[in-house]
Amino acid sequence: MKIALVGYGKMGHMIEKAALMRGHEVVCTVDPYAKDASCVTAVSEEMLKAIGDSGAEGIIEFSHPASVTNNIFSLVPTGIPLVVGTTGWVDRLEEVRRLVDDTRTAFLYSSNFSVGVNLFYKMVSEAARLMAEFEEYDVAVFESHHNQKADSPSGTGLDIARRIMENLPRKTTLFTDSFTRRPEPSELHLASVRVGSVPGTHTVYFDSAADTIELTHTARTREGFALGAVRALEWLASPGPDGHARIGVYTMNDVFSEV
Ligand SMILES: NC(=O)C1=CN([C@@H]2O[C@H](COP(=O)(O)OP(=O)(O)OC[C@H]3O[C@@H](n4cnc5c(N)ncnc54)[C@H](OP(=O)(O)O)[C@@H]3O)[C@@H](O)[C@H]2O)C=CC1
Ligand SMILES: O=C(O)C1=N[C@H](C(=O)O)C[C@H](O)C1
Repeated sequence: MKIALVGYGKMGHMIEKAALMRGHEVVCTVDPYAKDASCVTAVSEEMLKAIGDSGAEGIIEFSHPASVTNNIFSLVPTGIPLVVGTTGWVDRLEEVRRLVDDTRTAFLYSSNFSVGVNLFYKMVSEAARLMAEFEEYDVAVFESHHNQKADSPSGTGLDIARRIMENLPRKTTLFTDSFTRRPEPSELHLASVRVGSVPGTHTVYFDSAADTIELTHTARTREGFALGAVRALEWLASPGPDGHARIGVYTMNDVFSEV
C-alpha cells in the first residue's frame, strides 16, 4: 500500500525500512525539521493536500509529544487510515474519539507496537489481579530509556501502571515524581531514568518483607516497534470481519484479537 509518514526522525526512518521490506511504498514523508523529508513542513493545509495528492492509503505518525495532538486533529479529517505511535497525548483521547466518529475514520494508537510488550501487558494485568489477594505485597514500576527521549514517564510505563491499578484496588493514585515524603500505601510509584541508548526497559516490582518478584520487558532494538506499526496499519486499512472498511478508534488489542 501507499504510506505517508508524519514525523521523519529515528522511528520515521525505521518505519520506512520496515514498510519497504513488507512491499509497501512510502509516498510522502512530512517533518518540519528533517532535511531529508519529502515535505519539510509541519502539517498544514498545503501539506494535507500534498498527502492527498500522493495517493497515500494510510498514514503513520511518529513525531513529537508537543506536535502529536495538532497532527491528529489535522490528519483525522482526511479520512485516511491513521496509526499514531507518538506518546504523550492520551488525555485528549475522548475528543479524538468524537472527531474519529464524526469523520468516520479508521484510527489506531498504541504507546508500544512491539508484540512482546503487548503480551507483557496481559502478564502484568494477571500478576496484579493475583496480588490483589496478597496484601503483604507492595508494587512499583520502573522504566529506562535512551537520553534522546522527550517525554517522561514513557507511554508504555503509564499503560502498565493503568493496568496494575485496574486490577489491584489498593493502588488508587499514580505518582510519577520524586518523593519528598513517605509514599501513601494507596500510591503507585512509576519512576523513570534516561540514559545512553536504552531502547526501552520496563520493570514491575512486587515486593514483600520476604521477597521480590520482578517482571521485566527489555526491548533489544527499536525495530520491533517499527514493524509493529506497519503491521498495525496493514490491519487498520484491511476490511473488518463484516467485510466493510474499519471505522473508529482501535488499539493493538484489537489487532491481536483478530490475528
Ligand atoms: N508506540 C511505539 O511503539 C513507540 C513510540 N515512540 C514514540 O514516538 C515518538 C518519536 O520517537 P523518535 O522517532 O525516537 O523521535 P525523534 O526525535 O527521532 O523523531 C521525531 C521527529 O519528529 C519531528 N517533529 C517534531 N514536530 C513535528 C511536527 N509537527 N510534524 C512532523 N514531525 C515533527 C522531530 O523534529 P525535532 O527532532 O526537531 O523535534 C523529529 O524529526 C516519541 O513520542 C516516542 O515516545 C518511539 C518508539 C516506539
Ligand atoms: O521514545 C521511545 O524510545 C519509546 N517510546 C515509547 C514509550 O514512551 O513508551 C515506546 C518505547 O518504550 C520506546
